[in-house]
Amino acid sequence: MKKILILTGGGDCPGLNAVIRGIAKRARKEKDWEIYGSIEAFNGVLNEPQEIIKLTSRKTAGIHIKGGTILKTTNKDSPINFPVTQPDGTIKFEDRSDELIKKLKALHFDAIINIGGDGSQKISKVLFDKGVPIIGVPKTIDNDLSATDVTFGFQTAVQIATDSFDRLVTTAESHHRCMIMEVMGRDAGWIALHTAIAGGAEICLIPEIPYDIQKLAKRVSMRYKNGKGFCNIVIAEGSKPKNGTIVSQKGDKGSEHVRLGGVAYQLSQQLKDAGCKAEIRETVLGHTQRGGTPVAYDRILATLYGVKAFELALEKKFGQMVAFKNNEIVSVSLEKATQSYNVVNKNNYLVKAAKGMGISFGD
Ligand SMILES: Nc1ncnc2c1ncn2[C@@H]1O[C@H](COP(=O)(O)OP(=O)(O)O)[C@@H](O)[C@H]1O
Ligand SMILES: O=P(O)(O)OC[C@H]1O[C@](O)(COP(=O)(O)O)[C@@H](O)[C@@H]1O
Ligand SMILES: [Mg+2]
Repeated sequence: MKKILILTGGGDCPGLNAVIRGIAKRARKEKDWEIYGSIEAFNGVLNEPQEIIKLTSRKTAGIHIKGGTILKTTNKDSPINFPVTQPDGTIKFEDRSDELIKKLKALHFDAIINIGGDGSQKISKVLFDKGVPIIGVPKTIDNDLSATDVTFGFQTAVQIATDSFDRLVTTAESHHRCMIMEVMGRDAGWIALHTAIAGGAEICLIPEIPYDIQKLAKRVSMRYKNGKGFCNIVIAEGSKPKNGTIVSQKGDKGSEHVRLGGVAYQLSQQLKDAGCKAEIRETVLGHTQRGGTPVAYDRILATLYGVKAFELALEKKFGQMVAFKNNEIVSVSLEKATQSYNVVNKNNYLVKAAKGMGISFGD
């Protein structure tokens, strides 16, 4: 029998379980493959005792409709940069890749499928270069991986954000209020941009386009002057004013990122300081965008990725990441997959159309 190991790394998002099921169902068709999952990314292999489970058909049945990941995940324990707490409480980072490779070899896996974002795929690349038969599946709710046109979880996040936006509109209208809704988007404003168009926002603020607060204050006032009497703003968590900084807190121990969240409150204060008279309320959607059942589109995309990832393993095409390009499921090298980010360009067709609809980006 041949053996395949599946793991999920980085932040979770709806669709991870559909990928796992896609891989497992396709592998079972081959009759001579056993399917395993490592619990909490590579920690399941590194930890003593190890936590590696056999993914029987009972374990994967029907999981495509479930959010999160049945294999659990971590966004801080990179085997290449592993955080180790020192006796004085400080954190030191250690490269545990050789230890991981030794342990993987002892387990005799014929293929490993690593489902995760940019950080995960950079780990995949390092392991592949050291001889590990690994294949990547892209995961990011922010849709910021450039080697693929779309990733699963993104449509679900946009749907959740749009549903929330619609609810805020009716209360904004009733109270003559200006609503600020903060969505995820660390470096890429795709969720905000799609939600602003789908919901019909007046203002859309994204990390890629720093905003001018005076222009925004004027735009909000205009909405009241021209009789509309309410205003709806979508802002991505990584947005910042021109000559200003993002709102962040220190990251969790061992995390590579600062924690974002709260930019809606900063914007609210800035609007007031700029003379905006409207009554403002702020809503931070946070992790609701990453939880719960994936929409049909994400289930399908995730399933296609799972099937393709196993087929790459079957063909021994390691060092590749599956991707969706020009309406086809393809694969790209891990090297190419980790080279650049997919951020919103000022001249992107969605930005142009949004501006054409009168949506302000504060630029
Ligand atoms: N397979 C993995 N094993 C252990 N830690 C991982 C793994 N994949 C990702 N991580 C951790 O999560 C971080 C973020 O990974 P990434 O895949 O980019 O997730 P996110 O999309 O949440 O940014 C990595 O830098 C690493 O610390
Ligand atoms: O769950 P955490 O660790 O707070 O991380 C939240 C971050 O993850 C993100 O959702 C990014 O996720 P993706 O890497 O899946 O795109 C950011 O938008 C957000 O800042
Ligand atoms: Mg990342």
